[in-house]
Amino acid sequence: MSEASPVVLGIDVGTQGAKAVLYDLSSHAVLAKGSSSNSILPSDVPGRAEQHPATWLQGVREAVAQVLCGLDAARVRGVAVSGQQHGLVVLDAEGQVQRVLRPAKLWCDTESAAEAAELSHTLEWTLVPSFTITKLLWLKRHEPEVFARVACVLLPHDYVNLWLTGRRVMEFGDASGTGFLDVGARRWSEGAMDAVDPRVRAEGMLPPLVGPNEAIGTLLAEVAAELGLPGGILVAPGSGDNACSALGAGLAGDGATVMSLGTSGTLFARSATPILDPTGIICPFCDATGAYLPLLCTLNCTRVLEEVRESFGLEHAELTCLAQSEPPGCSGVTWLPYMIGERTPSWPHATGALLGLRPGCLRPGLLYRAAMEGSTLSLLSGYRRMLAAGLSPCDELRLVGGGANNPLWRQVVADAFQMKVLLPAEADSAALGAALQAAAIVEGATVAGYVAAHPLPSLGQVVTPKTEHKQAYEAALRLFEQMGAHLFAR
Ligand SMILES: Nc1ncnc2c1ncn2[C@@H]1O[C@H](COP(=O)(O)OP(=O)(O)O)[C@@H](O)[C@H]1O
Ligand SMILES: O=P(O)(O)OC[C@H](O)CO
Repeated sequence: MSEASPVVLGIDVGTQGAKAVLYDLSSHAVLAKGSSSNSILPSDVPGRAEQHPATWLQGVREAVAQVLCGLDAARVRGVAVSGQQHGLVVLDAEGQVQRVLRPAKLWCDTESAAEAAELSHTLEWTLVPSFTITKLLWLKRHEPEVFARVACVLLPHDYVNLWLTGRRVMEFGDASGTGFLDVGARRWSEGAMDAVDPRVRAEGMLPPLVGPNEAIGTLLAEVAAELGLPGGILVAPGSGDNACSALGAGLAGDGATVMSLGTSGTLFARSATPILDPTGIICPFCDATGAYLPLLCTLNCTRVLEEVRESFGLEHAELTCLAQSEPPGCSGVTWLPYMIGERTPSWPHATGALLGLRPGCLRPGLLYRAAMEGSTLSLLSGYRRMLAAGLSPCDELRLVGGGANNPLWRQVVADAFQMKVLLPAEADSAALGAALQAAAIVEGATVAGYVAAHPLPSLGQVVTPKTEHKQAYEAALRLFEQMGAHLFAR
């Protein structure tokens, strides 16, 4: 790598914080990483999960300042942003970044459960409250005075793009998580817009759609100065974090399946054709290369373990050490992890539940392991539903997201799924995926062409499943599914 080699910046605006990576266009390596943390606004309202968009911009400033530390910023040629999907950002007719009409309702906000049920009936496919369309209808019903002022609807990463470039656009990967996109035709669905309100279509509330291979604009001088970046560099369209993660985990180049253990739990594979599942278990997403990304998402993943960490005041490493000595299946202790309701299965009103408690079992290690197993079984149950809905089975998983840092969790996933678990060299796959998209655009290539020409470094560690644990996890899954259905299926 030469000292002066050009680099691009990939930024991921997640629920629990922003991450930035610098990717070297000559060596094709990640040169530096930065991060910042964020949290959901405290609220007593059941189901509410909101963040103020200004906190995303602050998170980007902090993560970028870290990643640029010691670097000649003149080397940065382009930037792309990945973001948590689905969140509803509403702007008025002036459309300025500073004039957000209310805090953003996030992907994990389930207040729009009634609107989701109503829209599912009208549009004849199962929409969960995560989808942006349900949140806009909720806004119309519950805050009509705010809805009356809405002129533009954006997703979290579109909002950051607006700040960077002054342009309001949406790209297909993230747009496919709104519920407003006709995924097969790749255009806004008139039926979906009209199901919320005639104004959505008549007033053009949804921004123009863009593909993955063209820059959406250039970095505005005043924002460049704030971030310490050169003004005028290219800004790529970015995408939803799952679509970017697919790029950063090397999915565009092969037929792998990725599981992400982040605030959300997700499982996805790339597909050349759209998979439209009326049951709603498989989300009909577009990817960030012009193809498709059938995806399963659970609302409760790493935050369930965080509950244990915060309750006992211990670190992940300490809890992991204690949990190692607890048996697979946790001696019958089952944690239904639905702390904030759930989207797969669609149980927005479910709660967390701990079952099978015996005297003396409220040990931090056992509870931590039960949280880890519960979040994993929730994904395994969803994976089996995906297979039943027509997805091809896979025989290994590529594991990314914050939870992939945990060696015990990797083994639990391998054992519960009875599959080999592979760790990509870069766990912050969404930020890396954004950087790869920016690299393609700076080099004048298509995203698919660029990632095919520059494969990611070979995978890191491989975790093999222990066949002796298969029965314990199958029994735990049966109990998990029976208890969940008994308590929450309506
Ligand atoms: N060693 C670990 N064991 C378990 N969970 C971890 C570990 N390291 C990080 N995490 C979890 O990963 C979360 C961050 O995951 P990430 O994929 O970055 O989330 P997001 O993009 O949703 O913000 C942290 O908040 C933490 O809960
Ligand atoms: O905060 P994350 O990274 O779990 O993102 C949320 C996802 O976009 C939900 O699909």
